[in-house]
Amino acid sequence: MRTSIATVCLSGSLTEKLHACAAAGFDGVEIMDADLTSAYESPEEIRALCARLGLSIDLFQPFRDFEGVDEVTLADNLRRAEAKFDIMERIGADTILLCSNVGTATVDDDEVAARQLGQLADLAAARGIRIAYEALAWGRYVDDYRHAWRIVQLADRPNLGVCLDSFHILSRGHDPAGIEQIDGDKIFFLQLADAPALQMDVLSWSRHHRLFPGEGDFALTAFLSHVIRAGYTGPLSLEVFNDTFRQTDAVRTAAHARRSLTWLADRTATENGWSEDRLVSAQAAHGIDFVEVAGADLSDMDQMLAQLGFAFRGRHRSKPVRLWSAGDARIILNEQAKHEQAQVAGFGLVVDDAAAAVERALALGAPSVFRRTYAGEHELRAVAAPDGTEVYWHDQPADESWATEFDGGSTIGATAGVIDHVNLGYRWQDFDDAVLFAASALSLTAESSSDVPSPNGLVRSQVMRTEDGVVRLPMNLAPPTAPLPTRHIAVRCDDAIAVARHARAAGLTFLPIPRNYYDDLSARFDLDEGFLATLQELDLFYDRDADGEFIHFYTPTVGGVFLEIVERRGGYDGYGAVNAPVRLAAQRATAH
Ligand SMILES: O=C(O)c1ccc(O)c(O)c1
Ligand SMILES: [Mg+2]
Repeated sequence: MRTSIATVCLSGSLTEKLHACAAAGFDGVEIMDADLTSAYESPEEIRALCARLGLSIDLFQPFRDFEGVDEVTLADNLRRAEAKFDIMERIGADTILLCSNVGTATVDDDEVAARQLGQLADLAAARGIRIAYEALAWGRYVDDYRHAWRIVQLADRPNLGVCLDSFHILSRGHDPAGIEQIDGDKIFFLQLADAPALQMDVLSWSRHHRLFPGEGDFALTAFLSHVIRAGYTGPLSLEVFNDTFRQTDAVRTAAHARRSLTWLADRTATENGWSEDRLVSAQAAHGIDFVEVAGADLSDMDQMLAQLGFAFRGRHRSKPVRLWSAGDARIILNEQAKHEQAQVAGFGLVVDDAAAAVERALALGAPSVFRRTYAGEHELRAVAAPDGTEVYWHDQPADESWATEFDGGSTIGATAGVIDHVNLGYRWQDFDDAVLFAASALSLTAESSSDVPSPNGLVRSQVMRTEDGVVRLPMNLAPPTAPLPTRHIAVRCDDAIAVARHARAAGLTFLPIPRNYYDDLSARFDLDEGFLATLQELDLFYDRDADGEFIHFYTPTVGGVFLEIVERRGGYDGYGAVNAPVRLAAQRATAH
């Protein structure tokens, strides 16, 4: 697979973009005309830079509003084209993208369009230039790739072909199966973009909301399968117009973009049984092995875990690290931290083959994490997620491997449970990258996202999970002006009320819940009075749906982390999302 990316996907100057594309490992670029126009470097200098960076210039784009015009306009359009061909010769690009006319077309006649495209192609042929004709979803007369292909066939020039862009085809609901009717060598270029399913005008949707493959709702593996079956052998190129990616760090966004292509190619090859572009197979996680909290001084966390009935398992033999557990819920406190504030710094996943999981993550561009191990210690292999969170994989029972390196504690505690979920808050610029990482490197699938009102704005919440729900990572996108995102560890036990009573008796102050919440609860559900009184007395949250019930409560926040104790009754599969606005408001009210 050859990979390419349009410079319009990234922030910065043209040279900054090119450096970022090369650093991310792309083979080539689509250079946006406007990026060149605003650069101080000459086309020759950009050409030399690309050569030095090992980037081919796969496409020069876009040329607009050419065909279906009157003769006077056509003459001027041909003049414009010649001037751009001059630039292409200087920059060393041999293919130009021609978008279907959205503005100046007045003649709705395929014969006319084909004749005019033929004239353009003949001019280009004299310079060794190819023209890739792309139907924009909002083209005046040509807004469907099948229509563009008919015109290209009518014009019948060797250097005139089509450019297929997944956005224009899938946003309009056009059947991509028809791509297989196009000769592979007439597909001159392929642009890939995903997008969320939105009900809005297609131009705004395209210009602001495109996403990298795997991050939206488009069926891109099926789309790409059609293109490859048609015989296309050119680069897979990303063309993603997105308001966030235009602002984020170009080096990081390019790496993020590159990961999306590796993953798309892997899924497409896997679905079709092709051997090329396959990664080592995904490892389904069977559980969360541990969650690690790091910070300079975690004594408040020790106290809170003791109050919740966790067992202190002891100190690590060689590192300033402590282990607490409640049954299979293991929490590591690491005071060898890069930052002062307590934060969820990493987590471990249980898989069948840890080495394969690491290999796959590395192939998806995640850097490996170095963790000092001494003779006789178990080596945990890890990579860093894009935001720096460390992810470990392990294929042996913790209590027979790494957990035996902790001495001086005991396994006996009042509470037994498992890690139900780890809730990860992200800054706006890190969110899409984190979701893609969870899907590709952690092999988790996305539940549909929801918006949770908070006193600081709407929080977008996206749960990434295994099908069976043994691993669940709700990811939250905090509003840009909100305080730094917090993270929390939710421990599931069989009797949340008993844990709450134990913790209360041990002196833990819970997040206080307003009385109004319980008034609303009794209006929503016909609850037993004694049960309602217990919920209120212990500051517990409650939810119920057709499948079961959910009881949960929260500890105060220590630095950037807090704990939640949850009990699932029956088949309840959610997270108490209806309670989240009350919880967020209570946390804001009690924050100092
Ligand atoms: O929005 C546009 O104008 C535009 C330009 C070039 C493209 O390839 C495209 O898909 C859209
Ligand atoms: Mg396009």
